[in-house]
Amino acid sequence: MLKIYQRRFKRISLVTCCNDEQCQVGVSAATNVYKYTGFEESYSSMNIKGEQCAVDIPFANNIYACIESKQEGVERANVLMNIGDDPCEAVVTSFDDYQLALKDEKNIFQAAFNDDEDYVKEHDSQAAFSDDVVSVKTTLAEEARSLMVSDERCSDSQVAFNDDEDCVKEHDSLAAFSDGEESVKTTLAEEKNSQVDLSNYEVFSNNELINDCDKVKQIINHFRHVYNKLLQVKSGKLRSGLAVEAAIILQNQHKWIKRNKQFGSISGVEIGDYFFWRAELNIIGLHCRNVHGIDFMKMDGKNLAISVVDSGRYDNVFESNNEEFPDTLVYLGEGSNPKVQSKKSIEDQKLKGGNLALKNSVEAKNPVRVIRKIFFKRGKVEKRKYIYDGLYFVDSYRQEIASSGKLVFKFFLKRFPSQPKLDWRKLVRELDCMSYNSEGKERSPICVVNALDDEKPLITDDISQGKERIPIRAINALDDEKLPIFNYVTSVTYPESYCPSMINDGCDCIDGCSDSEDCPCIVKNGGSTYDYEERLFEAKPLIVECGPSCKCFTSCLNRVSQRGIRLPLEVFKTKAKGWGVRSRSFIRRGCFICEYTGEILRDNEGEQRIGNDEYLFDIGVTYGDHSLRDANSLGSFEGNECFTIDAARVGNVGRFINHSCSPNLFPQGVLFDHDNKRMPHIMLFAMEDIPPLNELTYDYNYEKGGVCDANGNIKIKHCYCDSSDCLGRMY
Ligand SMILES: C[S@@+](CC[C@H](N)C(=O)[O-])C[C@H]1O[C@@H](n2cnc3c(N)ncnc32)[C@H](O)[C@@H]1O
Repeated sequence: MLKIYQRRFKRISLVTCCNDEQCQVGVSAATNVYKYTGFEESYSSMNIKGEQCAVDIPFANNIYACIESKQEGVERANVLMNIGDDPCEAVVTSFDDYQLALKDEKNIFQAAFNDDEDYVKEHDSQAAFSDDVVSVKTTLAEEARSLMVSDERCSDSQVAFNDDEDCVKEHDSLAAFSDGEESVKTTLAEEKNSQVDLSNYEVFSNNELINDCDKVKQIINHFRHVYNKLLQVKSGKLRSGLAVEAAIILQNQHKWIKRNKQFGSISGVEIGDYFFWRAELNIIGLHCRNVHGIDFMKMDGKNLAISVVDSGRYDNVFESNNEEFPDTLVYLGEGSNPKVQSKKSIEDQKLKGGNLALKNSVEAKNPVRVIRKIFFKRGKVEKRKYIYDGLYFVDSYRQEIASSGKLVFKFFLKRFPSQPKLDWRKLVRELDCMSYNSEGKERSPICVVNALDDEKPLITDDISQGKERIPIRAINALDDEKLPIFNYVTSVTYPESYCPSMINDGCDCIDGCSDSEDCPCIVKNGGSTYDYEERLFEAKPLIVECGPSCKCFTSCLNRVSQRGIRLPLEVFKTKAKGWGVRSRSFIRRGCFICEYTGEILRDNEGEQRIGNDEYLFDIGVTYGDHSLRDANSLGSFEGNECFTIDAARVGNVGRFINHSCSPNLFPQGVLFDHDNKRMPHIMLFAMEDIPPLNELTYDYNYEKGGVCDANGNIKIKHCYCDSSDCLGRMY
């Protein structure tokens, strides 16, 4: 059966009927269908009138694509797919009106590509079209199949259809451009050519060097600028459509922050940051799905939830009645929502897609970002904003009969304790007074620093005074003590008379040094050391990272620890151990935390500082589970001397990390800028997953009874680590 549905639309593209299996969406005048696989995710895109566009149709599965070349004088790309489980008919029409019409047996639903979701009707499907930009989005629905289209120009042929679940990639992001690969290369080339040391920064547009916070702010401001321009020239258009169009324009300009999906907080985004459009969450990687409320990624073969948006479309509830975890979000599963669907098509919710991911997260207890859409009034006009509310974990779930008479899932998410709290009433008041043109990403004074610490918390917002790529703040909620004075350095200083020799045999790799057979540095480590999320696979006697004599880029995978701190670390006053360190974001096992910097001293010099030994780190020959002697194929031993790092006068945040008999970090020796393995850099890594605001500790590894005072008397220092394995004394 072929139906043509003409009302409202200036132009009719291909319209075909589907039975239970398939429907067909035609995008006329599309040429050059590509699949872009340069990123971890795979996207398809096509050209319409010579312009690129992404393809994204949520809830579509079994997606095929084909080109019927020069049919009736028009090059045409047809996208074949299932939409949901229902028989439906999808019609993509009107490049001018941002419309996607969907039809089920009786009703015709019309869905605009809409950021605010109010206009998105049946099936969550959406399409954006304009004369020059077309975006038909292809989402990974629960069992979506990947749209596999040839890298090359396609002609006359049905292009690959991938039925393999493993190859299914996330499609809900707008990112989808065939020349993306080229852009990455350009960036890398620019980075390579740059004379500036890029190790503390990422290269952003036009070679600007900015940290993550500024980068997010800049990208949001740029987005709003583009949006405002569009608003001026296309004032008749739906504002939500313009937001999507603005996002697509930024994408074409390669301005999106390209991140792999990740657990935990997003570098550069803080609790209390607010956003005007869903597309903004998308372009900074906070929530990568544009319509679906649940975003997820695969971990050890299972999809786990990484972020949820409470957009007010479902009957989600925030509760605050649990003492241990005062904030609980009761989040309804996705699908079959009577608020946006006709009663007839309401079914029991299915345990798949986002619902399955949330269920899997109950067991994994992984952090899930929660973004809340809040509604407020400015005059008589109702406004809404998206606020980043912090990290939760999925505590439990159950199935219930909803008022629709159908089964729904209820997921109980609990907020990780001690995160900065939001004062929602104050927030709404503040937002009331803010104009759209205010700077992107506002936070203070909305965000109360910490529920427990809101009396007199903040001592400084950056103890590194801009030397780290991310600010490290210090808070004291216990008393009036200020931080001790020391000189903040991001790398160790060597003894005056001593200059370690440089590693000369660097690698020539240009591919990120991921190939263990080709990269001599990786070979020295006996294989790759870090995974693609920059996490250390395991502790080793010694690790050789690529260094100044290597030809690879500073972004190479074998340079993780030398790139510096990326986590929002925070120095805080502990009850019994002086100052300590924690992270405001969730830390995955194997993540790099920080280097232990300070003055490198010969052991005998260190010994002379007895009495002032609080901040000595004895590099020695043994640390962690390994002995440097295991590493005799690496680097050179120069003499028999041992070295100590003294962080009393100069150091970094590492000097505040306390000891624990049951630690969550471990020190790892790393060589990259010299090859003397008697004084490797001491890099601290996470031994396990660490929830936000848990104190970070490592085992100082003192020999009990082995520390003496200047008179040779054995010293005893009590340990207050509070762990069940505590030995009661540090030495
Ligand atoms: C490298 S500093 C750590 C930062 C230190 N808490 C501060 O306030 O600067 C090491 C000192 O912290 C204290 N400390 C660290 N861990 C401790 C523990 N588990 N129990 C008691 N004191 C501890 C001891 O005074 C130790 O000499």
